[in-house]
Amino acid sequence: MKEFAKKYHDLLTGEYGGINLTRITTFEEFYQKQIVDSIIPLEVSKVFKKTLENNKVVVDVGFGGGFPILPLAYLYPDKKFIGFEARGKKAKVVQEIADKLGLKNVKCYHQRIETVNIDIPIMMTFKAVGTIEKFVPMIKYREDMTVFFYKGPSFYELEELEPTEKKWKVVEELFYDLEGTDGRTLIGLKNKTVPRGTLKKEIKNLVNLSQLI
Ligand SMILES: C[S@@+](CC[C@H](N)C(=O)[O-])C[C@H]1O[C@@H](n2cnc3c(N)ncnc32)[C@H](O)[C@@H]1O
Repeated sequence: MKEFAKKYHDLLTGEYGGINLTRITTFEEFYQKQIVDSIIPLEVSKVFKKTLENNKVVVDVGFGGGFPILPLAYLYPDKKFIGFEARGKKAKVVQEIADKLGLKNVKCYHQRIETVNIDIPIMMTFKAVGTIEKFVPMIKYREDMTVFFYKGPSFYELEELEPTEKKWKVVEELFYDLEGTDGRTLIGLKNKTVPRGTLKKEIKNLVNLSQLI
């Protein structure tokens, strides 16, 4: 992992140094706060690991500078990783970085999550991308899916899970330590039922995930 992280850090500080993709300081801080932060749920959460291993496709929403999509894709070369990012520049550059890191299982799209129809079973991740209450209702699905939110230490002071629990079952709720931080919270949600019928085409630019794999 360190060798992969070193190459990633070199690209972010070298060739892509002019683009403010992510807050980068030293390699050690980058490693701990971006790379380890992205993959630590695999170590601390059996539910997270099992869900990833049971799905063929992982969708990461709002990956910014490539987190957690690229470190997870490096660890699971046989899974497909699809990223959606609202900022076009980030989507383009992170795809280039994935290619340069030799990750053949990554596709990054300039697309907002609210314009994607999840029509195949997947696992989804959000790391540092707004509140659960705001983002969960945006997800359009016609298949089973489990979504994980990487959250900070003050999750319960800032957010509530209750409004989401009507349609989503909480499958993971875990607080854990991460060196150099005040800790992290991981929240996992699984949809309780899958709506029938096709989605109305009234949503502008709506695309089926299966067409983007
Ligand atoms: C704070 S950054 C987090 C980046 C990365 N996940 C990380 O942990 O370093 C949030 C990102 O979410 C993206 N974003 C916000 N709303 C979005 C949406 N509706 N669909 C896709 N991406 C979105 C933003 O453009 C931004 O790059």
